[in-house]
Amino acid sequence: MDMEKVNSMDFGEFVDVFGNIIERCPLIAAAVWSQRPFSDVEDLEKHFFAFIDALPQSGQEGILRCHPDLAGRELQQSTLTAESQREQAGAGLTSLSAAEQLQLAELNALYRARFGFPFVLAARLSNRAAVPRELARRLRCPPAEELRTALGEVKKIGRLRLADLFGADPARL
Ligand SMILES: NC(=O)NC1=NC(=O)NC1=O
Repeated sequence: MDMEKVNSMDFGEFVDVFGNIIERCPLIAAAVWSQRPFSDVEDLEKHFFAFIDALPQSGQEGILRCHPDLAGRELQQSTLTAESQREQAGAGLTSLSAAEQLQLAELNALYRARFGFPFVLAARLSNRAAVPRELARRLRCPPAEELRTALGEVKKIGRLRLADLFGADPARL
């Protein structure tokens, strides 16, 4: 896909393609569409991230709440989005032992109780051993700092998903 094609997409096509760049938040793609034309992938990404940064805290927390837990109920019930399924499987979260699943479920519950949104991490950049470690570490962070960290992970996930769509190297975005 190239930027000429992207810039020529009507609203429906654009949201079909980019609606899940940010997990279950097609509103963001719907808003970013009106800011076309985009000069390149970096420019497109910048508009997605600027929308997130401009939201009030309630909106930013809402984005986090649209994310399924890592190794949570949706993974067990196979109701994840295709992107999320791939990401979680890629981090080895589909082959956890019962003890690992229980540990993650408990940590996720503690995290959600403390911050009011789920623990979000770019699973493709992590692995089954690192996820609980990172969750336990971030559990101790101050809420304002943790909100920023979590949104940073949302952006990493979005960058990787955009790179997939353009066959680009995410490190060069
Ligand atoms: N709670 C999460 O971090 N969820 C996810 N991270 C990913 O990379 N994909 C997800 O679904």
